This record gives sequence, C-alpha cells and structure tokens, in this order.
Amino acid sequence: MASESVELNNRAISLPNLMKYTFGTKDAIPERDKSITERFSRLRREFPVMGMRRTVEAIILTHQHKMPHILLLKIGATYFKLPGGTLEPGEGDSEGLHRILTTLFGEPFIADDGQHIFAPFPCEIREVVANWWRPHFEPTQYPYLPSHITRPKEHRRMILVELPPEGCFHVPGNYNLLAAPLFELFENTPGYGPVIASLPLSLSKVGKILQSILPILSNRDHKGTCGKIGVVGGSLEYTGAPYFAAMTSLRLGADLAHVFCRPEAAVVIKSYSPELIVHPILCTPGCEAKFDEWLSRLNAIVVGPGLGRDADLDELFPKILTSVVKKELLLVVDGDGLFLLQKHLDLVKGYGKCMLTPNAMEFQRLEKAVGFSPTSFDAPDTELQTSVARLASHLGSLTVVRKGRSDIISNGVVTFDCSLPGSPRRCGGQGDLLSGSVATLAFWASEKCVENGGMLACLAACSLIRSCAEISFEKFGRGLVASDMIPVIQVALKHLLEQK
Ligand SMILES: NC(=O)C1=CN([C@@H]2O[C@H](COP(=O)(O)OP(=O)(O)OC[C@H]3O[C@@H](n4cnc5c(N)ncnc54)[C@H](OP(=O)(O)O)[C@@H]3O)[C@@H](O)[C@H]2O)[C@@H](O)CC1
Ligand SMILES: Nc1ncnc2c1ncn2[C@@H]1O[C@H](COP(=O)(O)OP(=O)(O)OP(=O)(O)O)[C@@H](O)[C@H]1O
Repeated sequence: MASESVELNNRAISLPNLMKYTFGTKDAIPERDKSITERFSRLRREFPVMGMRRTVEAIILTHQHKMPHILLLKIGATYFKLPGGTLEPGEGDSEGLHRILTTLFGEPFIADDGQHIFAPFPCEIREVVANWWRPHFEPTQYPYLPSHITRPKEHRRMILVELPPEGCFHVPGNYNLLAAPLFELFENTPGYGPVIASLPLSLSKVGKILQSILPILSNRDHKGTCGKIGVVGGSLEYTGAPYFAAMTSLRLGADLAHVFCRPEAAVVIKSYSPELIVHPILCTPGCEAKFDEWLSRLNAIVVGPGLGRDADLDELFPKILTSVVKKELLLVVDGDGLFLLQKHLDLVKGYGKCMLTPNAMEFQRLEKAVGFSPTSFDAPDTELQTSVARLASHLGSLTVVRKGRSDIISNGVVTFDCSLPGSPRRCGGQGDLLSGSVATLAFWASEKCVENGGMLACLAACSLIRSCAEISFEKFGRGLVASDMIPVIQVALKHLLEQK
C-alpha cells in the first residue's frame, strides 16, 4: 500500500509510504547562524527593522510498517528540527512554506539564464496544527502568547503538509532526513525539545483515543466498575441541566449516576428518569457531611449544571470543591459552577484532575477573574487557542475546554482544536451533555492510566457531543433539543470508533 489514509485533527489526510520515495542529495545549504548565540544575536539585530520573526515549519507525515512517522532534519549528532524557515516580510504562510520546502527538497537544475534553482517540491500545505511564541531574544518558548508580552520576538507555526503517494526528496548535504515514529517523539522533550515532543498529542486521532480510553466490558465486572459519576447541580429554575449531564454519563456507559441537588429540584429530576440516584441535600443542614460521605464512593464529579447562583452557595461551593480536591477525585466544573468559581480559582489552581468546560461567556468571565483582558467572541481561531492555553497555563496546567464554533482544549502545553461540524442548532443543554461525557471519559482514561488522560478525554468528549449533534440534527432539524441527542450517544461513539 503506497498511502494510508488517516484522520488527524478530525480531517482525512493520506500518509505516503516512504518506500515509494527516492532520496538524492544536493549542495549543502549552510545554516545562517553557526550557534544558538549567533541566532539570538541576529534575531535581536533584525527585530527593530523587520519586527516579529514569523517562522513556518512543516509537519510531514509518512507511514512505515503502518505506523505514522514525522520527517525531521538532523544536523550534527543530536540536533533535530522540522523542515521550515523564516517568512519574508508580507509573505503568506502557505506560499512561504512551499518556497522553503522547495529550497530544502526540490530538485536542483540550471535555468535558461544560468541560475541554479529548484523545481517546486510537490506537496499540499494544509492547516496549522500548533503555534509557539518566543517572548524574548532567548530560547524560552510557549505554546501561547503570555498576557504581559506585547511584542513577541518570534511566532512559530507548525503546519500539516501532505505529500503525494510517491516522489523524491533532494536533501542538502549538511542535513540528514529521517522519519521518527510518533511514539518516539511523544513527550520526549530531552531528545527533541518541547515543540517536536508535543506534536504527537496535537495530531492525535479521535477514534484511536477513544479506543485507548474505553473500558472493555466483562462479566467479571461489578456494578460501579465502569464508573460512578456525581453531578452537583439542580435548582428550582434548572432541573434539565443536571439530568442531561448525569444521563449522558449513563448512556455513554457509566454504571451509576448521582445528582446532588436542592430539595425543590429533586422530585422533578427523579421524575425524568428512574435511573438517576437523586440526593436532595444542597444547602440543607448537614449537607457537607452527607456530600462528603457520598464522595468517597464516586469516581468523578461534575459541579455546576443548573446549580444556580443563590447567595447561600457562596459558602457551600468552596466547601464542595475543597472536599473533591482533598479526595483527589476527577473534577469537571461547568455552568453555574464556573460562575461561582471566579471567586475561588485558588482552590483548583494546579489541580491536575480539574477540567473546566466554559462556553464563550463563561470563558470571558474566567479571563477577567484572573486579570486577563477578555478575548472577543469573534476572535480568529488562533487567537482563541492562544487565550485558552494562556488561561490553562495561568491556572497551573489544568485542562480548559472552551466550547464554541470549534472546541478548544488546552492544558497550557498542548492545545487541541475539535472542529467536527456538529450542528447549527444552538439549543440549551448541549454543554451539559459535554460535561457528563468529559467526567465519564476522564474516569475511564484514568483507570487505564492513559498519558494525558484528561486532555484526551476532553477531546474525545467534544468529538462525541458534536457528532451526536450532527446525527440528531439530520433527524430533528431546527426542532432539535438536547434530549434528542442522548439516544444517539452510542451511534456517535460507534461512528467515531470506526474512523479509519
Ligand atoms: N434546561 C436546563 O435546565 C438548562 C440549564 N442550563 C443551566 O443554566 C445555567 C446558566 O447557564 P447559561 O449558559 O445560561 O449562563 P451564562 O453563562 O451566564 O450565559 C448566559 C448568556 O451568555 C451569553 N452567551 C452564552 N454563550 C454565548 C456565545 N457562545 N456567544 C455569545 N454569547 C453567549 C448569552 O447572552 P445573550 O445572547 O442572551 O445576551 C447567554 O444568555 C447553568 O447552570 C446551566 O447549566 C443550561 O445548561 C441550559 C439548559
Ligand atoms: N458555533 C458552534 N458550532 C458547532 N457546535 C457548537 C457551536 N457552539 C457550541 N457548539 C457545541 O455545542 C456544545 C455546547 O456548547 P455551548 O457553547 O452551547 O455550551 P453551554 O452554553 O455551556 O451549554 P448549556 O446550554 O448546556 O449550558 C459543545 O459540544 C460545542 O461543541
């Protein structure tokens, strides 16, 4: 097989087999700077004239023995880099990257006027997979633009490049071109540096991720093995939200779902479904002790759907968070939980098992709460990605999922973008479905000790809920409501698992 088609970042891309490629060498293209010190001196010299340096780098994927590999250039014994270079002033990303790849890999020939030039390197420039910024004239770089930096010195973009099924690389003599398997790069910062080491996560495939997370059902399991999920929410006004979150966890495959709500919401929630275990305890005497006792039996907690914002929660909410963190449980904060969290961010700062799932408005509130200026709802995707990574990093690398036209997921180091089509229907409750599925998938990922389980669970959950929306929209059109999405959870899951 010359070319395998795989789904990366939810888009089909074909990976050529390197066996179908030939390799030639051509004259060396000396590195412009002889050392790292020289590189930064030149950056400093050029900055006042040229402004921020814009660098584009190619993620060229191939497959060998059915395993995806990324092409790297090796210089000397230990230095690896992605094929790429600096854009000219005013040059676009695609145009510039194609020019650079042509210089690096195009066939050399002599033009009619005697000039040594290169034949255009055949490839297709696809989407940006990752962004990194260099705030100062020094090696430190971030996958987001730190808020206090107004004049970054370099912006690096990693761009997916698709190759035809066969072809030829003409490699400059001073480089070795090699294909590194993704698993070798994964989190291997000492070997490849932070940028290359983070690429496998940025490129992860949803079907594979789900497969690695889902528990295998067995007759040896007992009730609870597949998860006991708690939802803290439900008030006089909002009874649907906690039901959606808890029911999603059951319909996804968790064994037990508990709802901790205000007494006035309990009978209503219970009447929606006999499956839910409903505790009418919120803001009642002895609530904390009762909640604490139940917590010990649960695996993951969603705090916030339909919780309300009444004054008595000011006292209870931080106590709930403290108990969850003390018991080291997986924690998803959503809906009104995010509203209340503004005053209590310190309680979750640095808590790696915490996942925040804000919508556009809730995200802005969190930004303001930490002193960042809020990112506009309509900001371009790259700016939103930067803002989500900045917030996640500021909060001590917990996971932030900003829901929207594309869902952006970041832990401050790695940022994913889930842009499956979903549906154009914006009815309430879809975010509650997401929070219930994040909690369940995060528990399963933690049980299987999946590396970066929280991030992958969030990516998988976003893909799942968008897929549910897409499938159910086909049937219900503009009349689609959140309840219509719950029965298709397993259909959507199967669909994602079957992704090639
Ligand atoms: N059936 C039930 O029980 C349900 C209960 N729910 C529960 O309700 C609670 C409050 O949640 P919430 O989302 O209504 O409150 P909040 O965050 O203050 O947003 C309010 C305003 O923000 C804006 N806005 C939001 N997104 C935006 C965007 N993308 N782009 C632009 N603007 C955007 C928008 O403003 P508007 O357009 O109205 O001016 C919106 O009205 C919470 O606990 C939740 O779980 C829901 O789950 C629904 C089903
Ligand atoms: N513009 C959009 N296009 C496609 N999908 C979207 C869009 N906006 C949001 N979604 C999807 O809808 C789901 C819920 O996101 P939303 O922003 O409505 O959350 P929310 O306001 O917290 O929901 P809830 O009504 O449950 O409180 C997410 O899975 C998200 O991917």
